[in-house]
Amino acid sequence: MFSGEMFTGFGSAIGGLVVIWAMFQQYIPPQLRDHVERYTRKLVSLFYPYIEIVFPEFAGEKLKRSEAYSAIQNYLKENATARAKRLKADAIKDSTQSLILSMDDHEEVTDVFKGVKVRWSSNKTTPKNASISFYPMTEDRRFYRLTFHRRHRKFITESYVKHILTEGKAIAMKNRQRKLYTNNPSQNWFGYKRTKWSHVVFEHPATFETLAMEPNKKREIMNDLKKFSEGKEYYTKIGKAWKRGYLLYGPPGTGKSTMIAAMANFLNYDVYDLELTAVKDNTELKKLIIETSSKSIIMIEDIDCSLDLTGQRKKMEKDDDDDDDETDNPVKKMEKEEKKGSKVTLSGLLNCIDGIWSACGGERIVIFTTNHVDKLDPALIRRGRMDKHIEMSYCCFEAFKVLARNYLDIDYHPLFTTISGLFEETKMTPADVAENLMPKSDSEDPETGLRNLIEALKAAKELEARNKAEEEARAKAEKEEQEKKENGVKEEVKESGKSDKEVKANGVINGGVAAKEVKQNGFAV
Ligand SMILES: Nc1ncnc2c1ncn2[C@@H]1O[C@H](COP(=O)(O)OP(=O)(O)OP(=O)(O)O)[C@@H](O)[C@H]1O
Ligand SMILES: [Mg+2]
Repeated sequence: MFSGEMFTGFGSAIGGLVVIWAMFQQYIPPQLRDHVERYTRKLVSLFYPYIEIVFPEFAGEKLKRSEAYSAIQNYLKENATARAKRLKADAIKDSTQSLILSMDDHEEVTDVFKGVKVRWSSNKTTPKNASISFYPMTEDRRFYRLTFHRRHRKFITESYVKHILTEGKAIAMKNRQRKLYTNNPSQNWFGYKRTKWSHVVFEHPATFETLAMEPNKKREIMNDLKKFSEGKEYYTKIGKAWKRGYLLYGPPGTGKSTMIAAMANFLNYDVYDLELTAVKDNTELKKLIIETSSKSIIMIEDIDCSLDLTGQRKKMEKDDDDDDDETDNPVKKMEKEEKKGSKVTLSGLLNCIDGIWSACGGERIVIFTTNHVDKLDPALIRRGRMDKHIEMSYCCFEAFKVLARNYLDIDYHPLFTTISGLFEETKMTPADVAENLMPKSDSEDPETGLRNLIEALKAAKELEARNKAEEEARAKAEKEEQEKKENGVKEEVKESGKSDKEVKANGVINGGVAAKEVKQNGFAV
């Protein structure tokens, strides 16, 4: 598409005249310069059939880089670098350690789109009286100039420029380094850095391929995500903000966080890890949400622990907790302090999820994770807010096969039959399965990993059986105790002639004292 050749000789001659004009204009009195320039341009345009469009790097608001400029830069980087003669090495990509080459300043290339030839040049001017700037990037003024024949004006302005911008944005999306953001406490929102979110490069290796999960469930989630990411028009049609909520729940180590990473990699989205305990109030929360970019996942992990979001029920628990205030556990103390410092409420969070979305772009996925879905307020997780509830559960045989492939590079082994049977009889999280499978040395063969797992599954099975037996024994003892008490009351009523009520009241007082003693002395059965 691109060729390094210059436009026609006629164009170059006119270009030369423009340069001569630039040299001579200093001899013209300043008050006449504007007039002379206007008339000269008119004269030139009679003979010069080309139109120019300039795309400055910083247009309007100085510190905001023009989106058009970035898109053109990407487009030219991808399409023109191979043909340009003078190149600039921009940066080094972190993961691949390769150079990013682009056209150097004052370089020109031509592009042909649907048979129409245009010329792009990259330019730079440095203001003579540039003041010392706090932001070094604003000193050099860079811009791209697009030159084309005036008979193509309509085609270029309506089709070609649109094509460049769309292509450029798509290239940026494809090449961008995704980021993992975390919110800063509001005292860091001001001053030199003044950012609400800090970020690092997001390079989590989890994918749906490596995620251990029941295959149909996995496919369903992938289809759902795909439908969402391609659903811009659908969401517009039904008049709904382009966002989707997922609730991931399940015991620790079942892959909730891993699933979020896999989702981000699948969709090529950024991830915002929103730490609610660092958010002072609802207003701050809104500000943070507004600053998230589109094509992103906003995750709130362990939502049940984050804040007092569950209203009444949590309040009652908190009263119970008060006894623990004397705890010596510094982590618990700190968590409590943090919770006290944050005033984000359930309604504030709901407002943020529902209200603000339509106003701030789209294509955002919000994900809550929890270990205790039953503790959450139904308002928080109702459908429409959290559109999809995904249970991350204990490892099944199908999920194990994925882990065996990940960790041992095997798709089958005779021991699989034993393992399959054990998975039907006992529960183990994928995290524990993975830990058992992981080779302890380079020389360890897959069978050792599988045998380790079998041992661990057997041990887990025994433990489960023991716990079950203990639980049953405890329940039986409680029942017997209860029956004994009731029989005792009956006998006392019979012997003492007191009323049933009087005897029971006396029993409660004694029972209360006994319970207190048990609490003080520890649980002794
Ligand atoms: N379903 C899974 N597929 C693949 N690996 C998994 C899966 N579940 C857990 N793992 C492994 O176990 C580790 C812990 O999993 P992860 O952090 O995703 O669990 P979690 O459900 O988020 O736990 P928590 O509730 O404690 O946050 C991961 O690093 C991963 O290696
Ligand atoms: Mg987690």
